[in-house]
Parts: sequence; structure tokens; C-alpha cells
Amino acid sequence: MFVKVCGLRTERDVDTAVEAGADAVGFVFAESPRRVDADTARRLARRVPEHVLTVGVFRNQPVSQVRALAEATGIRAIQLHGEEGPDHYAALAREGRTLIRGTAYREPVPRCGEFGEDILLLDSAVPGSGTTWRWDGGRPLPSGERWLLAGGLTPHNVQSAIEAARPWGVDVSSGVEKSRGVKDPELIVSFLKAVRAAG
Ligand SMILES: O=C(O)c1ccccc1N[C@@H]1O[C@H](COP(=O)(O)O)[C@@H](O)[C@H]1O
Repeated sequence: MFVKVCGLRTERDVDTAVEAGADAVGFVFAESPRRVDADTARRLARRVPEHVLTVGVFRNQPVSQVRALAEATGIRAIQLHGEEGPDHYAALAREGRTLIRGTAYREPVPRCGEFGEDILLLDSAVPGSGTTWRWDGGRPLPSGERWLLAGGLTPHNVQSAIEAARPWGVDVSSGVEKSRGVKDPELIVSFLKAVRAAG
């Protein structure tokens, strides 16, 4: 199970996520209380070992801005989390970075790869809000694809979410915070433990 911890802003939180076993850490460049500038992201990304993916999160930003921030910070993956279409993905393809498409769950269910992305991320309608969606409601979900379940996950609900939705991985932000935009190291560790216990 691939685990991404998103919205990290401090060295302490990056180190906690890495030591707890996260597979990816996310830095938000979109409009958000979690937004970091290029200097901060570059400094944080340098601390992250090679086996952990560094992800920049963008929302409806021009390709030129996405590429410039990716180059300036050294992040290895780009998560587009707005209304970006296939043209955005095509423009950013073949630059050696993993592309993640973040989108709200809808039917028919989006397929991983249809925009040229490497990983699909299914979220609630309001990204980064801690809002859940009905992943356990008998709705169709991707199967056998590289897709991340996101939206309101917490250390308390992630095990049942994994059992219900059977995703390839999970992504969390609000659910490991003590207040909006401020991570709680204990919750990060609890989240990773809960995921690993779910198998
Ligand atoms: O975290 C944000 O503020 C954010 C802003 C713009 C786009 C995406 C954002 N975060 C992503 O939202 C999901 C779910 O977050 P949560 O756990 O419900 O708070 C996650 O993929 C973040 O990467």
C-alpha cells in the first residue's frame, strides 16, 4: 500500500513522515494554508531520501509555473489537482517526473492513464478540506489500477476505507493535522501504523 502524506511545511514533519514509512511526501504550491514557497520546498525536498517520492501539488496553474517550480525545487512528481486537461499532462510528460491526476470522484469513474498520468487520485469535491466521499457506498471504483484514495482520511477511518475501497494507495493531509495547515507528528505516525496494520 503506497502512502502519501501531503501538505508538509516543516523539517520536523518531513522527517516524521519519512521515518514513519511514507512512500511520498507532498508540498503544496496551490492556493492553500499549506502553501510553501520554492525555497522552503527545495530545502525540505533535499532532506528526503531517494526511495521516498517528493510531490508538488498544483491547482489550475500555468504549465510554465508548474515546470519552473518543479525545476527550482527538485521535486520528482507533479500532482495536478484542478481542472487541468490532457494538454497540461502532455506538456509535462517526458520530463522524468511522475504525473499524478487529482480529481473529484464521479461516474463514470476516471481511468488511470487517460490523461497521460502515472497515478490517479480520487478525492472529494473540495481538495485539502478533510471532507470524505462515499467510497464505501457500493459505487464503482477503479480496480487493478494505480489509484490513490484521498479525502478526509484519518488514523481512525483509514483501515475501514482501505477494506472498502481496495485502493493502490492512500493520501492524507487534514487528517494528520492539529489545526488547519499545522501537522501533528503523532497523528502522522498513527496514520502510517493504521495503514500498515490494514495490510
Ligand atoms: O491541501 C491542500 O490545501 C490542497 C490544495 C489544493 C489542491 C490539493 C490540496 N490537497 C490535496 O487534497 C487531498 C485530500 O486532502 P485531505 O486529506 O482531505 O485534507 C490530498 O490529495 C491533498 O494532496
